[in-house]
Amino acid sequence: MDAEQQYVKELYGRLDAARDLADKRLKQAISWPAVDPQALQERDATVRFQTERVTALDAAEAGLCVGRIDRTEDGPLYIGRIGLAADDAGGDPALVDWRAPAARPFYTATPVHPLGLARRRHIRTRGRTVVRLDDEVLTGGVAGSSLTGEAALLDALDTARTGRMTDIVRTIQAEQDRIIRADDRGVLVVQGGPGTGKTAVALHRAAYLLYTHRERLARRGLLVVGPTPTFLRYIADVLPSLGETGVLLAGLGQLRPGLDARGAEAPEVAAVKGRLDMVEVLQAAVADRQVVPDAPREVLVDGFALRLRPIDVARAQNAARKAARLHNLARPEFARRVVDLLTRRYAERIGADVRGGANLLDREDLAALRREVAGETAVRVLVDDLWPVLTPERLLGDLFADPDRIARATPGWDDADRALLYRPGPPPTHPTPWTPADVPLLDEADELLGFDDSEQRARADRDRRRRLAEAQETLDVLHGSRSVDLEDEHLEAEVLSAGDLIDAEQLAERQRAADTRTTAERAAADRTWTFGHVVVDEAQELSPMAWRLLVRRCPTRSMTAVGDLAQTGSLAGASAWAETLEPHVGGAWRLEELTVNYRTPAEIMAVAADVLAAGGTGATAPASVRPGTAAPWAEVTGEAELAGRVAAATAELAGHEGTTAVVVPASRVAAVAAAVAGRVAGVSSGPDADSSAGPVVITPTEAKGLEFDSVLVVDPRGILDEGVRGHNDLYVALTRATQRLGVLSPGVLPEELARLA
Ligand SMILES: Nc1ncnc2c1ncn2[C@@H]1O[C@H](COP(=O)(O)OP(=O)(O)OP(=O)(O)O)[C@@H](O)[C@H]1O
Repeated sequence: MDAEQQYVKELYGRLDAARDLADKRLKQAISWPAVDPQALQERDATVRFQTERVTALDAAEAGLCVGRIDRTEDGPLYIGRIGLAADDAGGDPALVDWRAPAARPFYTATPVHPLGLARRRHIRTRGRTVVRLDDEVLTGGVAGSSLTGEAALLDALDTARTGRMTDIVRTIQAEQDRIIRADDRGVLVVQGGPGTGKTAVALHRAAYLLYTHRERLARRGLLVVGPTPTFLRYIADVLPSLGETGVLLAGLGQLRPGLDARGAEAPEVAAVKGRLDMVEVLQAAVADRQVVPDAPREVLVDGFALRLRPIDVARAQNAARKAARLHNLARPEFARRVVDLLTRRYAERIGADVRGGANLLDREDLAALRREVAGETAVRVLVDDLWPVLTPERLLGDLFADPDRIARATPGWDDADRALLYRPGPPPTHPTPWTPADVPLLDEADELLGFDDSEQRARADRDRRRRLAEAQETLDVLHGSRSVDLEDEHLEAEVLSAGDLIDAEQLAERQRAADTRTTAERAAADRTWTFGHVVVDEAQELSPMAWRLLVRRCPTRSMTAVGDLAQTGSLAGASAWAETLEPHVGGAWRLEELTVNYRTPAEIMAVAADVLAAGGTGATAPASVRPGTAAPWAEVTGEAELAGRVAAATAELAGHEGTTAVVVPASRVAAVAAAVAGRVAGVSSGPDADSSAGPVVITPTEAKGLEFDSVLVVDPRGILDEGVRGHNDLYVALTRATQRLGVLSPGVLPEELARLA
């Protein structure tokens, strides 16, 4: 202990020195005079780099050193959160980053395959003090436990939860390490039961990839997608604790820049919206907005009624569709054709020679007429009627609010499915409550509509020309002042002027403000951004349309998707990985599995396994790594006593150290939350529920991916009956517990739970 304490103290000394240096460089960079835009840009880049460095060094403070490996051929190597160099340039580093190849045996060596190690030592620190060492001798050649650092692992698993997920750098297991360091090409699907560490593995893999492919991923960014904002809050500390801050975390409802879609809808509606044939529905809905009228339309221009026949409109539409594929980009061509035609009709009327000769108008007259027609409000209204400019929000809002539009866009659908899409428009003063299932549809609509940016481009062009003119003026002034100051012509010829070094174009370019946003910020604001890697958690919940969106954001298909088919709760979600992925990525995916449950004690897992088996999916529950300390229990009450019993049981559970959740069918959330709040402080429920403040009352869907020291499941029959995949929901609810589980059932206990005392 003393020897390790001494070494760890030295490591912290190095960390402090590295931090002081980074701090100094940061301060220096901030005070650099930004003499020109280029220097400003360089300064910003340095400030950003040094800020990230300081952040990473700060993050390494807690648990800097996680262990040590003693190699049979060489000396020991210490493993930690970051790499720290030794004093002698040629020697081993003082600390090896856990992600470096040299650290790998720390996680994967076994007595049977010692990988050149004699011993592995887990080091646990509190603050800067070493508090515990766990040694494994690896020279015996006899297989013991299949776990890496079993004592340290069990110690970590027994720790009370805080409501926020923590990293597992100290105790990553061999099967998890293999996935964390797997090649990043193609889609890697990680299937594993509850508590097998899928979320932990996905986040550590993100940190590993950022370390290994730093440059590429710093440029393109890494996206982590989770099911709900609550879940994202739960995992939000893990990557920063690993020193990685540049990652974009988003829920499915937040994948469209500027939109936070949290509207609720029936699972059947979300399922229909998630189907791949919505692509055709949206195509049909766009085509439906390119209208050919049944009868001729007339517009009044300066007192003349000008006529547009259906055939004229059809021809103009054809020409527009040939000019551009996307609706909004083709519209200017349509408008131009309509205006041309109306101008011709107009000219025929006013320029016709009464004696029957040629038209009396010349080209200039025609151009003037054209301007008149184009500027006429009635003409604009007509063009907008026949081919409106559409935003995705307008396309979708209009479609869902009108049963006739829905019917026209869904040939071959049955009326029940059509009725699911129908949503009366909100009152004009209310914003549309978009739901997460709408987000992939809005994104798809963007792809079909295109964005006519000709006006923006014209504005940008005008800006550029203005900057150019200003820059030229600046150079002229510099040149002018030189001529005045210098009288000797010979001398003048030898002095370089600003204009010799830089021309107006370059100067204008430099004056453009540099984009100082981080990669994650730029990516979050840009719908067309493509990421270097995408991590999807609870991937079983994603609908086919959501997969389509994500693949668009990651055309290289470098993705990690972790999930559990036995926990699928949404109707649109996956029941087989191949079926889900192949339409989007073909064969470019592979499957890895995790088999050990680190969260839930064996006694609780046995109950959950019965529920899973009764669900009839054929899936098997993962084996628990540890026995529990408290036996799970069930109690049958009457409906009338339920609220009181829930409150009393929650109070009892909340008396233990750690977090508590009450998991209930959606229909009971309000009543149960009120009953519990009458007895215990800090109760919260719904999407913003926060278990660090007190017990949370949540549905199985909201509980997905989370964990709590104590879990009380209320009305298991209700959970089975209310969910679209009721057994999966009850399985999720039961497997949230890390220590204690109770079940309260109003009426007979479902036979799936018969094992409970
Ligand atoms: N190697 C490990 N060392 C320490 N703790 C671990 C390890 N692996 C997993 N855990 C812990 O086990 C718990 C479950 O992990 P995680 O939430 O990642 O599982 P999951 O597979 O995503 O579960 P679910 O499917 O239920 O969402 C977490 O508390 C996690 O920190």
